[in-house]
Amino acid sequence: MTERPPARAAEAAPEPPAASAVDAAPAERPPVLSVRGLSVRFLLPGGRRIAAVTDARFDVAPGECLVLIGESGCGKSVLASALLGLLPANAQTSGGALLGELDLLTAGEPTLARTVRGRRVGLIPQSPAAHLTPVRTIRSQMEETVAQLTGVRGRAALRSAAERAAARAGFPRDHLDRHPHELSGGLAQRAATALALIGDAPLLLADEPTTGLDRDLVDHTVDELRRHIDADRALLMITHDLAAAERIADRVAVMYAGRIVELTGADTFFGSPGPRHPYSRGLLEALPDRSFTPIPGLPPELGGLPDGCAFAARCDRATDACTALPPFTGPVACHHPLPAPTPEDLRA
Ligand SMILES: Nc1ncnc2c1ncn2[C@@H]1O[C@H](COP(=O)(O)OP(=O)(O)OP(=O)(O)O)[C@@H](O)[C@H]1O
Ligand code: NI
Repeated sequence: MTERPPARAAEAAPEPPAASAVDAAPAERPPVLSVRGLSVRFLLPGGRRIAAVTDARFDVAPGECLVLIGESGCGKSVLASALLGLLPANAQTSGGALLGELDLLTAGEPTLARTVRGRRVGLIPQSPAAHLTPVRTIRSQMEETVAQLTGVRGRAALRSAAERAAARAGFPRDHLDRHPHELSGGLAQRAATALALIGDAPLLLADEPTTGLDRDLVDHTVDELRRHIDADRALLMITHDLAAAERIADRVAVMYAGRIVELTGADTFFGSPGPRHPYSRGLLEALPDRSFTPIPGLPPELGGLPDGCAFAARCDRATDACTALPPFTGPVACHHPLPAPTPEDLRA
C-alpha cells in the first residue's frame, strides 16, 4: 500500500452535519477543485436531450485523490471533459467548477488552452491513442511537451527529460521512437500518462488510466499517480477498476445515471460497514472476490430518466418513496440507505 496523505486520516472523525458532508473535502485548506451543481445536457436532432451529468457537487482537496466510479455510460467522462472545455458543440453546461479563482465552465477556450490544460490541469484521456499525434514519434511528442510546460531547454536536456518522463509512467525507452499506431493499447496508455505528468499540474484528471494494463502495471501506474499528488497536488481519477480505486483513493464518488449518489471515505467504502447506497453496495458485491453477484437489470436511458430515484427499478430496497428524487443526506442520496456506521465501526 502507498502512504496516505493526512486527508485520509480525517475519515475516522465523526460525520460532519448533513448539509456540509457532501460538499466539504476533508482538508481545511481551500480545495484545488470545487464543483458546484455541474450539469451537462446534450441536445440531439429532433429536440431530444441527454442528461449526461446532473447537479454534480464535490471538492478535491490538496493532497487528495478522489475516485469516481460507476457503470459505463453514467457520465464520468463527460464530467471530466466538461471541466476542461472539451465537450462537443451540442453540449450545454451549467453550474460552476472553480479551480482556485477560475471558473472552468465559463473560462473561454483561449484561457483553457493557454493556461489550464497541461499546466493547471493534466489530463490522462480515456482514449489515449486518439489524443496522441499520429504522425510523430512518442519521443518528439514528449520533448515538445517538456519544452512547452517546463523550463528545460537544449537538445540533450530535452532528450533526457523526455526519457525521465517516460520512465515515470513505465514507458520503455526503446519504444520512444515509435509512432502511436505502433503501440499496444497499454503502451499508448503509458505514453499518455507520461505526457500528463510532465507539467506537474496542481490537478490531474485521469480517465481510466489503467485500461489495458496488466495487474503489475496497474499498481505501478496507480502508485506513480499517488506520488504525483502527495505534494499538495490533487487527483480526480475515473476508473472501473475497484482494486485500483482501493489502492489509491482517499474518497470515492459513485455516479449513477448522471448523478453522484454517494461520496464517502475510501476506508468506509472498502472497509466496514461499506457504502450505504444500494447501488454502491451492488458494485462492490459484483466483484469476483466478494459475492460475484451482478446488479440485475440495466441503467436507464439518459434521454428519458424517471423523476425520482433512477436506480429504483433495479433496487431491492425501493418503495413508493423512491418516485421522489432522494436528496443528499450525509454521504448518500437515497431514501433507504444501508445503516450508517456505528461508533464501533468508526473505531475499528
Ligand atoms: N456528443 C454526445 N452527444 C450525445 N450524447 C453523448 C455525447 N457524448 C456522450 N454522450 C452520452 O453521455 C453519456 C455519458 O457518457 P460518458 O462517456 O461520460 O460515460 P462514462 O461514464 O465515461 O462511460 P465509460 O465508463 O464507458 O467510459 C452516455 O450516455 C453517452 O452516450
Ligand atoms: Ni468514460
